[in-house]
Amino acid sequence: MSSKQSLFELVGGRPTLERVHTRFYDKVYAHPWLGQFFQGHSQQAIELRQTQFMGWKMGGDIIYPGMELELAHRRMYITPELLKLRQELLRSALAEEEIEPALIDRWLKIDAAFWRQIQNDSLASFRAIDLKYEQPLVIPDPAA
Ligand code: HEM
Repeated sequence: MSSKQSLFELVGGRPTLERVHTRFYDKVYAHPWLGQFFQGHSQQAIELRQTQFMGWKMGGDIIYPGMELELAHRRMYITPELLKLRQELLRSALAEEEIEPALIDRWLKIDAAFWRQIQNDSLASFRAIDLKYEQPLVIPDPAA
């Protein structure tokens, strides 16, 4: 019996996700604004979590043992502008790894489905979140 291939299989499975995420986080960590959010966090650990998370969401037989996205990001002030910037870095990493354009669109669509769990619409609403003992992280655009 044949079944429809998952996006995970279509892009080439775990080795492809690992290559894409290494390239993607190389760009993120080197970025003057986005990179500041990741200071003090192991790049290798984040790449692994992103591969597990996206592998699972793309239909792969993969376990994601990380935190819920809302909880993992709630102390960071993440605006739509930052999410779009991050998406552009992801799009170029996918293109450089020669993923087919139609599959790039599917990959980015899955990624964008999680934005609403992470995004803050205003500094006032972000400041109203009860972070208990966590320190809020608000990083202005250094180019602004
Ligand atoms: C501009 C937007 C974003 C920024 C600045 C950002 C930043 C970060 C940082 C700093 C961490 C490490 C948190 C920690 O270890 O305490 C993290 C973890 C993570 N992020 Fe993001 N993120 C963004 C968007 C996204 C999106 C859109 C997704 C998924 C589609 C995502 C998936 C994850 C995952 C899976 C983890 C690992 C959580 C864990 O270790 O349990 N992030 N992110």
